[in-house]
Amino acid sequence: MAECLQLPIIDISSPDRISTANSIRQACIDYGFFYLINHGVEDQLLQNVFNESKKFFSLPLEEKMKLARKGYVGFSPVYAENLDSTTSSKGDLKESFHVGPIEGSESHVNQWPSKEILPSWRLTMEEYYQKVLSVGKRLASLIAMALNLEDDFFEKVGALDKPFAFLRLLHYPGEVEDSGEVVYGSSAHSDYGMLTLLATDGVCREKHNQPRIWEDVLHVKGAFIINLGDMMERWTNCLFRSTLHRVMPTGKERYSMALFLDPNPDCIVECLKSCCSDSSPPQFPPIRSGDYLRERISAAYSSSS
Ligand SMILES: O=C(O)CCC(=O)C(=O)O
Ligand SMILES: [Fe+2]
Repeated sequence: MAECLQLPIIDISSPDRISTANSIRQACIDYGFFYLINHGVEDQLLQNVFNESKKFFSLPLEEKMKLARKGYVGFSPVYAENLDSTTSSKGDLKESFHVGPIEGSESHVNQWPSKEILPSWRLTMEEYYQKVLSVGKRLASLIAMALNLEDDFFEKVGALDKPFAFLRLLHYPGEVEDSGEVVYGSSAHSDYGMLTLLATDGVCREKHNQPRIWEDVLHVKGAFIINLGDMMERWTNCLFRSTLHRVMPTGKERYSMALFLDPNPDCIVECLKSCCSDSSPPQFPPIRSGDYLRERISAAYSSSS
């Protein structure tokens, strides 16, 4: 039985932004994960999104496949994505649906279930997307303060101007086929971007240690679980951690949703001056956010059959 991890709890509504930023700094150095409370996204909206998500995933596969993933958005059936092809060749036992930036862009045009089948689906998802994105932007300003930067740093470098934010709805089926192969719900991975607002039930804090030690993360009602992505690790030269995590099949059906807040595709992510020195040079070369994401996403989708 994995041990339960007590993650720090951050209250985003606290008027004392400096002490909140200090707590975030410590959480990002120690864990790369924390709970976020008092974020202002109403319980009712969260419940509505879960309900709509369940309705979509309950549709017949052929109906869902009409919205099969194009570019970065739409439906992916079970085994389509493999987050860690070194541990499993089959792919992850989950289905997902991605909603991208609401205003659209050349790289994607959102796909929506038909109004006849799911009348309130699109409005619910759009409302949730906008609200969680605005929480993510508020959090990004506290993270900038946590790095001793101006609170609008991530705006100034262009990361938050039309950010590449994706809402991912996830459904892990309850029944597990006994094929003799190890199958994960979401195999071990770190997220790719800046930060993620999600619910998850397993996290490994020591990504470079072998054997890995996995610790459970409990669900706290109404709280988002925040984790940092690899681009934040690159910005901070590994001061802030993008922690490896995974979801194990438990034999029980599970739904979750994650908003990945990724920088604008043209944003250049390079080591912050305050995070490197002669004795601690940059560990990663600068990258264009869009190129980095494309590479990571295509690797996760190409290795599965
Ligand atoms: O389903 C979850 O709770 C976590 C999913 C996740 O880590 C991901 O999609 O990146
Ligand atoms: Fe993840």
